[in-house]
Amino acid sequence: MKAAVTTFPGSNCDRDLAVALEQAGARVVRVWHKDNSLPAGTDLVAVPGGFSFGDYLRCGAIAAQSPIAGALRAHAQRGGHVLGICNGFQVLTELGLLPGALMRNTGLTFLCRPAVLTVATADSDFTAGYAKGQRITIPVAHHDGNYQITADGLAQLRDQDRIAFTYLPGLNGSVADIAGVLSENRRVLGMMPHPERAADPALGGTDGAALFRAVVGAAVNA
Ligand SMILES: NC(=O)CC[C@H](N)C(=O)O
Repeated sequence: MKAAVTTFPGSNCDRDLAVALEQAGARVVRVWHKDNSLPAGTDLVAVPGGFSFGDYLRCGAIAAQSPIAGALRAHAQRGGHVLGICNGFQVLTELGLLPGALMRNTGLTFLCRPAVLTVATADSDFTAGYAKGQRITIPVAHHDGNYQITADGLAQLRDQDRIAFTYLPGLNGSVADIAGVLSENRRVLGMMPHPERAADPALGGTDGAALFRAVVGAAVNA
C-alpha cells in the first residue's frame, strides 16, 4: 500500500505522519507542494499539520492553490483515500473536499495538549478500528480548530453519519464539538487532533495507531 505525504512550506508534522504510516505498514513517498502529480499507484494521500505558507490569508488557503493540490483533488474525485490532519484538514476544507471551515479558537489561544475524543462513527476506512462511542486521547495543537458549518450542513453531516470524532464539550468552540468529518463517499477524513502524535508508546500514547492501521489496511487499490 502506497501513501503519499505532502509537504508545504511550514509543514511540521510531515515526517511524524510518514513514520506513523510506515509503522502501520504503508510504503511512504514524500511529495512536494510544487509537484503537479502523485506517484503512480498512490492509494492514500496524507496532508500533515503545520503552518503552510505561514497561515497567511487563512490557514490552508494558499496550500489549496499549490500544484500538488490539483492532483490531490483529482485523487479524491477518483474515489481515492485522503487524510488531512490539522493544517491538512484546513487545506481540505479550503479545497472544497470537505464541508465547513476552521475558525479561530473561541478562547483566542493556541491549544496544545492531549484531548479526549469520542469516536462518533466506526463506519469508515479510517475509524473502523475503533468502536462507536469509544473514548480515545489524541493531542491537539492549533489556533484555528473551531469547526463551523451551516445548520443545513450540520444536519447533512448528522443524517449521513459523517461526524468522525467529537471533543468533550467546549474545547475550542466547534459546532457540536466536532473534531473530524468525513466526505460523502467516506474516503476523505479531516481531523484537527494529531493521531500521529499518539501512535507509538514512546510518544506517551497509542490511541492514534488504530486509525493508521485501519486505513493502511483498507486503502489498497482504492
Ligand atoms: N498543528 C497544526 O497543523 C496547526 C494548524 C494551524 N497552523 C493552526 O494553528 O490552526
